Amino acid sequence: MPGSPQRPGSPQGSTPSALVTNGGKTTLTNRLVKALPNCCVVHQDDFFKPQDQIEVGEDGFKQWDVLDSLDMEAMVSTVRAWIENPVKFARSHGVNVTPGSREPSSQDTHILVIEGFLLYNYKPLIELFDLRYYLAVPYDECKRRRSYTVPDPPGLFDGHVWPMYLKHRKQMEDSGVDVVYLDGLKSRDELYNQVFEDIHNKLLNCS
Ligand SMILES: Nc1ncnc2c1ncn2[C@@H]1O[C@H](COP(=O)(O)OP(=O)(O)O)[C@@H](O)[C@H]1O
Ligand SMILES: NC(=O)c1ccc[n+]([C@@H]2O[C@H](COP(=O)(O)O)[C@@H](O)[C@H]2O)c1
Repeated sequence: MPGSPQRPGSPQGSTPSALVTNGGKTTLTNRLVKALPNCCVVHQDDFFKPQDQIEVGEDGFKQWDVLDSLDMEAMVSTVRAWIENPVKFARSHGVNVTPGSREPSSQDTHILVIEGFLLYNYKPLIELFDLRYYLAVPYDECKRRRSYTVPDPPGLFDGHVWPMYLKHRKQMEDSGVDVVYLDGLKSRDELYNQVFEDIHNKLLNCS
């Protein structure tokens, strides 16, 4: 698997899960966060700008699926806050660290799962990952799964969401960033087992 292992000398590992919309990122992430030790999470969706700051394109659609719709600087600052002090970050986000009576130590392994649909097209963020996963599902399945409490306006998926997905995926591939592709058509259990095992081998067994 590509992607760099834990940074030498570092007690931490950061691990994103990604990437196509409605591919199962949140589902997988939630399971990983429960199972991994000292594990925090950052969701890219929490960094969407307010509605009124989202541009309307020439196509008439609000341009949600582009980097400009996200406050990426704030997202990177949040990730950096975790890198600087994962114990403090965990505590301030209500995550239990090192279960048991022992005091948490900076030498414990800490993991940050970063989950989002546009993680590998923003250089300052790409550089912070130790492992990168790219969860993809084909067009039909993605369209079938897509459903939000506020439904998409008619035509948004075909007119904006999917074309932007293809554009960003190509951009990422052209840039040569290393990712592990995950088949989002696999069952929830299969995906979880695959990624959990991989993280265990790459980050936990070597600490
Ligand atoms: N492996 C899977 N197989 C089938 N359906 C899935 C799988 N993972 C997630 N789903 C379903 O797909 C939809 C989108 O999942 P979600 O995890 O919210 O995706 P994302 O965070 O990538 O947008 C949800 O209805 C979820 O239950
Ligand atoms: N239609 C909306 O009001 C709205 C708002 C914010 C995000 N989104 C969507 O969220 C998606 C990204 O999040 P997920 O990958 O979790 O689905 C993007 O494809 C974007 O289109 C939609």
